[in-house]
Amino acid sequence: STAQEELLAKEFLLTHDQTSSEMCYQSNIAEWRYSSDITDENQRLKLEQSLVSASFERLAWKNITSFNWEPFTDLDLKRKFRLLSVLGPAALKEDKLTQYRKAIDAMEKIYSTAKICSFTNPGDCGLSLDPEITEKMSKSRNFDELKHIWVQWHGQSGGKMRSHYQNFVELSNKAAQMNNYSDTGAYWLRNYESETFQTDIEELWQTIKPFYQQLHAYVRAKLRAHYGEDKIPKNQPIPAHLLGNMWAQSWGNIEDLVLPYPGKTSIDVTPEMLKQGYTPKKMFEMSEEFFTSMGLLPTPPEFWSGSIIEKLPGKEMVCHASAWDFCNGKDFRIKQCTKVDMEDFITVHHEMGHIQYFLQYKHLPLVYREGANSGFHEAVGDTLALSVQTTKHLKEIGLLDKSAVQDEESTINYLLVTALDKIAFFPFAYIMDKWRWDVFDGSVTPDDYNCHWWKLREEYQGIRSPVTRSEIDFDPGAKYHIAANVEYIRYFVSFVIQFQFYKSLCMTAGQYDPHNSALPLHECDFYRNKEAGAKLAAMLAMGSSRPWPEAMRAVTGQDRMDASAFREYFKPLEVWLIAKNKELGEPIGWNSDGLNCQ
Ligand SMILES: C=C(C[SeH])C(=O)N1CCC[C@H]1C(=O)O
Ligand SMILES: [Zn+2]
Repeated sequence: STAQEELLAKEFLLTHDQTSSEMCYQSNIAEWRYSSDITDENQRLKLEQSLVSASFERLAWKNITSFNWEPFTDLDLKRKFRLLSVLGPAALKEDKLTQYRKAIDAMEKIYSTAKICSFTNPGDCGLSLDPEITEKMSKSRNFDELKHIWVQWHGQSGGKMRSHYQNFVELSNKAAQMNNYSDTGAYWLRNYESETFQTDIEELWQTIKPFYQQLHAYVRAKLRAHYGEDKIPKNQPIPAHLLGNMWAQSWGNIEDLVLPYPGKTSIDVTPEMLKQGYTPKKMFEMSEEFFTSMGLLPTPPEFWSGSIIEKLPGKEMVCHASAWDFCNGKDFRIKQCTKVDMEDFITVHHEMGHIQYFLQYKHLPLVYREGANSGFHEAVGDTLALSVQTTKHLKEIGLLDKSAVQDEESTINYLLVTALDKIAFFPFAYIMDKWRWDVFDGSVTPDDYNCHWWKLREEYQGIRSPVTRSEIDFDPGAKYHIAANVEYIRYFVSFVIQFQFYKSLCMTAGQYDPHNSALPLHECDFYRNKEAGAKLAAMLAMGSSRPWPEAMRAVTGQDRMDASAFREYFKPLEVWLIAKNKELGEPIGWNSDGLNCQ
């Protein structure tokens, strides 16, 4: 009977939980060893372990699916079986799985070890993405130097991945189909448990797009003032190499070129951090203190002994920041090639947000030790970072002078700088997966990979390659998440819901009152507020045990993604931008006629 079978199913899950935790630990150890020390031997061991894990997962999956779980009356048990009944890439036969893993490993290795030659010192060809290339993209204001760095990086990274990516797509789609999904895109979207998810994302984009275009127009006008009319003509997309970031995904690094009221307080406290002798360790300790000040959980000793928070000299390692859960309820780590600057101080909070989620749900069965959806996991740290970056908080921790003025103009400066990261990001995050959904569902074939990428870059971001591109190039591979096969729409979701979480926690902390102009949303700092901490902790402790609208309701009272908190936060800036663009006579939007890809 079903009742009997449900009892057996519960029994089975107890042992399954134990064995899958051990397997997860072994996999993570092998992956950690490789990504913190890229050698052939560590790569071989990582591949070997992934095959062992896959055979374990295949066996577990056979046991799971031997239960007739659909009619289960215990809905929690049924949810667990539904989640566990998707095997993933381990459905591939060993030889195909080996090819699949080798394709991804090759791309991640190319990305993480790529080097380029300096523009000013052509003999120096040892520049890595982290820190040299990133530093140059952020600081150089020389059009040709930026173009050199941009072209070289795209050639040395994505340019070497095309065949691997093509092979990966084929194998990944085959695995998706063996899991009864039409393609990898559909397989990825199961995480959001909603038939209307892609429509919801498009609708969110439609509400944000007008604001993005205002920001784009203003930034273009300011870039024209610096680089000249011939380089930045009106009505055209912005050249992709001038935004302070290799992928033009966040524009905060060109604050100096675009600040509306120069000379007023800037929240880029990097100089002060350096002056005060900040170290990566201190940045992590300060981040942890922010979490514990709200009554959230401290990191265990294993975190400090196991993490790698600076680039290891003399080694090749995956520098892209990441947070790791070793599935034993004790071992949690971050790997980050931390630089002492404001941008990395925010990233530290982003990664510590992942660790906090791991800590809050570590008591749950393994199947539920995930974010309510992947966007939730990306939103935790950013939500707290919105509080940390306020002038109020930066004064509190001594990174901003107490006498720093706060008036209309400094408010516009603050909101503009925040918008350079938070608004500019949306179209980038959208096309990162729009391009892949199109590739996975076959509507884009390999001989269209690169020009489809630039078509989307122009249409959504109003960004254009600084040099003519062709299908010899493979520019999507120049971004980590494409090379390492990490889904990206999670960040679009995060950038919407983090403002919903922030607004709600601010109201809980009494730091924001819509009817009191002395407590505007963007100045809210819930540092040390235990009620806000408790509310957030209650949601985090749910893991993925309930559909994400229920987790959302636990924090905000709403059960859907909603851009209105985001619009409310930036409202003063939106009004200012519209007026400013009129005053500058800067046309809004761009022609995407001269698509420079063929
Ligand atoms: C910091 C991480 C590790 Se989950 C990251 O990949 N992020 C954080 C923001 C967007 C995205 C990126 O760097 O592209
Ligand atoms: Zn993250």
